[in-house]
Amino acid sequence: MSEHPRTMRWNGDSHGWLTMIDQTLLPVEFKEIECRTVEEIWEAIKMLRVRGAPAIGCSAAYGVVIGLQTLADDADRKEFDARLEEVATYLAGSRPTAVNLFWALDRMKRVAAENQELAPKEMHTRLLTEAVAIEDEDREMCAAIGRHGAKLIESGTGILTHCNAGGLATAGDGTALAVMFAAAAQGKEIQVYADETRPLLQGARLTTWELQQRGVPVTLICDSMAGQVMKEKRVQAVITGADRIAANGDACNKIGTYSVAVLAKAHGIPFYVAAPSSTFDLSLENGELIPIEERLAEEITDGMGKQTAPADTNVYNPAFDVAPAELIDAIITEKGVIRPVTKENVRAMLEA
Ligand SMILES: CSC[C@@H](O)[C@@H](O)C(=O)COP(=O)(O)O
Repeated sequence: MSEHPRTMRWNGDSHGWLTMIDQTLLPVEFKEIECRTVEEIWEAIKMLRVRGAPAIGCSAAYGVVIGLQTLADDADRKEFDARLEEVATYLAGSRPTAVNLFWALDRMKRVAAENQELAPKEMHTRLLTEAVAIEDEDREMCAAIGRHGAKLIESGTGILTHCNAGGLATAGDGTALAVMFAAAAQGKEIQVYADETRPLLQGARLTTWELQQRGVPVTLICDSMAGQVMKEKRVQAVITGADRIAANGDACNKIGTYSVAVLAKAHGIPFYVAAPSSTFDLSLENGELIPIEERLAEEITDGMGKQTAPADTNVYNPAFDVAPAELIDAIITEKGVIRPVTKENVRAMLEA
């Protein structure tokens, strides 16, 4: 099974640039783009060239490094800190739901606050070290999620997934897909059903591409077919990723995940969420408090460049929804498996 290509790659020292796979072009074209300004990083996140909660966080951390390059070498520390705040606030405005974005930006700001004695030049280098650490740790968390999750999967399991929680969404092997890659690597026979994931088709474009690249059997279905596939007993487990998980275990993920969780419950199929600790937001008591991104109407009326609804049609386009904790059988983290999903178990696992 081949390795996943790097979703992002830093080039050079703190005055370097970030290369990333432009995910809007897949699966037709595999192209890497170079981001050399903080505006290019912001645009790449906003337009989903880089997407998926952990990958957004990693890119934003590098975006902070890039945003500080414009500061003259003779800037004083006060100017450096003010610019850091400005850059972090700007990047935080790119997308609202994935908490990994804010987690990574906070971590970069904290490192600066804890190293006040460093001059701007040294601080800039230290921030690059932190961004690299965020990326490296994400890769390790993916591997650990894969190890823990694979224990839940028996050979012969059909697994349904929604959106793309794979290598493209992270710095490593993904979260939900890491479980599948790990199970397959152990020689377990699995069959993945990938929801196409309207409106932007991350499942059709990205999940099928990734699984095919790595030789894991995958069958693409329209989102509306999930119930039928479950009824036909083709699926014995559902595994998705998450963009933000509240303190009580309510998990926010790509729109349509809630429907899949309800369907899984109705068919007695375990519904698993796979996510690193950077995706948890313990400041929010429950999922209702998670900000849900609303995206442009054109994503629905003119998806993939083709008009599919009359002009001026009223559209509602929430990009995420929340699966309540009671519908989730377990959350697979890099620290272990949270089961049952309760506020107490979430806290205990994250503090472990
Ligand atoms: C490991 S990625 C987890 C989630 O970020 C993923 O499932 C998802 O919903 C991504 O949404 P996207 O809008 O493509 O960024």
